[in-house]
Parts: sequence; C-alpha cells; structure tokens
Amino acid sequence: MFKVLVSDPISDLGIQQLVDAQDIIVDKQTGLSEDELVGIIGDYDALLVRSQTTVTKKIMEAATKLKVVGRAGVGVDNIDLNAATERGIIVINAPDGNTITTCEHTFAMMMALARHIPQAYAKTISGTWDRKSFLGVELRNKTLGVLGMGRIGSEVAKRAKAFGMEILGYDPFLTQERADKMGVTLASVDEIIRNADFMTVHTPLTPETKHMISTAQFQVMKKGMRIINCARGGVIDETALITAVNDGIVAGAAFDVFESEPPQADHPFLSHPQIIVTPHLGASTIEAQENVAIDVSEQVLHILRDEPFKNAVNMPPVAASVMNKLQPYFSLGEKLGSFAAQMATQAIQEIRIDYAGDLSEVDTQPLTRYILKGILARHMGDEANIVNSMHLAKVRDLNVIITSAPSTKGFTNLITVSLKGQNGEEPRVAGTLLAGYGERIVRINDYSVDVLPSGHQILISHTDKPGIIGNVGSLLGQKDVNIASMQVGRKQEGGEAIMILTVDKDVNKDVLSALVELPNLNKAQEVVLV
Ligand SMILES: NC(=O)C1=CN([C@@H]2O[C@H](COP(=O)(O)OP(=O)(O)OC[C@H]3O[C@@H](n4cnc5c(N)ncnc54)[C@H](O)[C@@H]3O)[C@@H](O)[C@H]2O)C=CC1
Ligand SMILES: O=C(O)CCC(=O)C(=O)O
Repeated sequence: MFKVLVSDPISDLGIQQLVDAQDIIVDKQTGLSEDELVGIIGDYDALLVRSQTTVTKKIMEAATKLKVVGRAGVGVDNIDLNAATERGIIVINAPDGNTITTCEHTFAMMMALARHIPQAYAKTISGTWDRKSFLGVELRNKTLGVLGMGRIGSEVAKRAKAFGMEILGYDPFLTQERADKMGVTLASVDEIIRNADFMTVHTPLTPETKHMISTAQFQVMKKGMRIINCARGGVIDETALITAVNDGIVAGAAFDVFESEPPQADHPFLSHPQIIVTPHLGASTIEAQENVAIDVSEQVLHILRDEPFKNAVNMPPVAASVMNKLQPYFSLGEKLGSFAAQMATQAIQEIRIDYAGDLSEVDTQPLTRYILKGILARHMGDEANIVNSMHLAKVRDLNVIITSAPSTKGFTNLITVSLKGQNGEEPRVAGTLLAGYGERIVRINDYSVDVLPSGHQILISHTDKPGIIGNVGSLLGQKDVNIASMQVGRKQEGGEAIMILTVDKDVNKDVLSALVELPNLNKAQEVVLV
C-alpha cells in the first residue's frame, strides 16, 4: 500500500483516481509548517503540492520513503530540486494543464490595465461617478513585447494577433520558422524594451531571468508603456518598477506574482494607483486545477507502480520516440549493471558501457541511468535509483565511459558493461534483447554464453578438466541446491573456463566455500538478479 500526502488545496476531482486506487491511501493535510511536515513525511511515498508548500531540504531529508513530489502546476521554484535529486526523489510537474488559463489571466490583466477596470470599479462602487480619470488606450496597433515564448507566451502572442497587435518575441529557443508561423517578429530583449507599448514576461525565475527587467531596462523604455508579470515574482525588479512608474516611464503595471508571497501589507504595489495586482491567480480556474491535478495524479500513480512516467523535472526530458525505443532495454540494462557489480570483488574505479547495433542510433542516456542504478544498488540499495544514479556516480568520482558503435558481431543490439576494479580486476558482461526470446546474457568476460538474466545464479571459474561438472552437480545435490540450467564456456580445451548455473534458491556462503574446495575450481560467486 502506498501513502500519498496532499499538502495544498488540490482539485478533488483531479485526485479522484488516486483516491479510487486500491493500492493507494490519500491523506489531505493543508497548511502544515515545515516542522509539521518533517514530523510526518517519513510515512509517505508521494507528496502532492501546489505552490503554497515549500518542499525544503530538511523535509526531503526526513522523507525516508518518498519516491515522488508531484507539483500540480508548472513552476517548481517551491521545491529544492538539488536535495530531491541527491536523495533520488523524482519531482514531476503538470506543465500543460494551466497554460490557457494563465494566458487568459494575462490577457485579463492587459485589458484591465488598458482600461483601468479595477480602479474604475473601486471608485464607482464607492459612490463616485468619475468618467474623466479613466481614459484608456486600445490594444489595436500597439506593439506587444513577449519575453519567454514557451507554452504561455506563445498562447498570449496568438491571442494578441486577434486583437490587432504587433508582436515582438524573444526566447533563447525561438526559431525563425516558429516565429513566422505565429506571426511574431523575432527580436532581442533590447529591441523589445525600446519598442513595446505593452510588455509581458513568461519565463521561469532563474539566475539569468532574475531582475531581467530592472533600472537599466526601464531607462530606455518607451514612455507610457505598460508591463505585466503573470510568470514569477522577481523577473521584473519591483523596486525599479516603482521608480519607473513614479518617473512617468511606465504608465501602468499588472502583477499576479511577487518577489515574496504573500507581499507585506505595506508593499508599495498594494497602494499605487497605477499598479493592479492579483494574488497569484494565474492558474486559478476550475478547468486548470482539474487538469493539473489529473495530470500529476496520473504520473504519481505510474511512478509508485514502477511504470514509465513523464514530466520529471529533475531528469532531462526524453522524446517519446526515444523512450519507446529504449524502454524494452531498461530491465536488461539494470540487470547487466547488477550482474557486473556482483562479479566485482574490488572497489570500482571505472564503469564502461558500450552500446552497439540499434542502440547506437539513439540517445541512450536514460538507459545509462538504469545500468548505473544496477551497479550502484549493489552497495547502496534503494538509495540509488534512476533519478540520482548519474549524480551518485559523479560525486563518487567514478569515471563513466560511454561508447557507441553500429557493429555488434552478429547481434542486432548489444550492451556491454565493464568495470575496472582497484587492483586491475575487470569484470565484463554483455547482454542483448533477442526478438521473440527476450533478454539474454551473451558474454561473461571473454566467454560466450546464453543465459536468461533472472533469479539465482552461481558463477564459477575453473580449469576445463574431466569430472568438474559432475563434482559441482553432486556437491550442490548434497547441499539441497537444485540446478535449473547450466552453461559452460571455454576458450580452449583444457584451459580456463566458466560455468554459470541457475539455481532455485539462495546459495549460502558455506555452499560457495565448499565449491572452491573442489579440484580445479578457482572461484565461485553468487549473482542474484530480481
Ligand atoms: N501566475 C501563475 O499562476 C502561473 C505562472 N506560471 C509561470 O509562467 C512561466 C511560464 O510558464 P510556461 O509558459 O508554461 O513555461 P515554458 O517552459 O513553456 O516557457 C518558458 C519559456 O521561457 C524561456 N526562457 C528561459 N529563459 C529565458 C530568458 N532569459 N529570456 C527569454 N526567455 C527565456 C524558455 O526558453 C521557455 O520557452 C513559468 O515561470 C511558470 O511558473 C505558470 C502557470 C501559472
Ligand atoms: O498552483 C498555482 O496556482 C500556481 C500556479 C503556478 O504558478 C505555476 O503553475 O507555475
């Protein structure tokens, strides 16, 4: 049974699939302090948040069972991603569900700004019929600058076209082709700042975007421009903005987000007649809240059930086409990593993974994560997983070498995992996915084999002499160890050889010690693959 904690108000309809799942218990506890969360998080396998809960390192450290933090929304600036990655906790978000809603809020803000709607409303309901103070401007024929042309910025641009606006867009990943398709003129930040009548930001808050609009930018802006922030507080410098409004550069500003939320009661935005504000309502519609909760719940279920999932923000994104191709190899890759690590008797210094055949045509990074997990889990257990395996290898200064080659010596695909031990030991294992037969180990060190990578195996190094197979069989029989299958590999008659036996149960140390007492038997190791 998995336990899921919902610590922010999240749509009931959206999380219904979690509530209905037979293997999930959902607890809703909102408004918890950091210490309260630290006190209970150890019981939970998943945590679902919106933007109110700040998921700190301290919380992650207490989260001994936590596999996933699900953010019902886009921005993950309330989650310590580094701490999550270090602990192997997957962080997922719901990037698509609130795009339209936030875009529409941006438009609502732009129109409210152009026509002074909040100010006029307040005055009218206070009993003053004032038509002179609220002369507005049209959007038609105005230039709209959009900084950040991702999901929301692009939707804003689309709607602005319908209002007859000219659009200047900047985004480090905006191509000429996409800009042309949207009818947006590609521009630099400087060109946008100098020419926009209205400007809206739709970037995440990063070290690069923090205060990207500040005093220097306000000083060269068109006098009387209007500016909107429905992205993240801090992209526009709040102090510099107040000065720009007071200096007559900015005619009006509309902010849904603040550098610190909620803002202090004496925050200058809250009393400025030319600044309108909303309390981070960008994503607050019934539709968006259902969408993001459904999306995030679906992925949390997949993660808890060890099924393929998407929208992880602390792992690089993988194209669906690449994922489809790699997914069948994940289990084989992890087993090869685990097999090689169990063969190693010395501290590992270097890991080498050679991809060949079909696998040389795709970005194998996600598969590498599984192989590294298989290797590291040998000593680190559940602490190593596909989120942190690369990070763990890096912080341990393990040299990871990845190669890729089209030829496979007869297989359509081949993965070879080689480890370099401290004193020169080099265990090596190779596997393939055979059409119609599934996973196979086809090479152990220099020996060709054909072994199903599953269950309990005994790996024996011996000298190829008559009687050895019989001796091993008799000894295992005496010790009540049933042999399911056996493979022998040798390079030449009478030389060094290996034997790999699949047995029906755990083999204890006594059995392994007895095996190495047999004549011509050099080494016996147990390898367990689950
Ligand atoms: N007010 C609210 O309630 C909501 C706010 N948001 C916020 O809106 C922002 C945008 O969301 P989406 O469009 O869904 O994200 P997105 O990831 O689709 O788009 C963000 C874009 O910003 C661009 N970008 C990054 N650095 C930049 C820079 N220095 N200059 C120009 N562009 C840059 C990226 O290339 C990307 O295309 C996020 O910060 C998100 O958290 C999202 C939903 C609701
Ligand atoms: O949960 C919310 O309402 C905040 C939405 C938001 O800011 C986001 O999705 O980035």
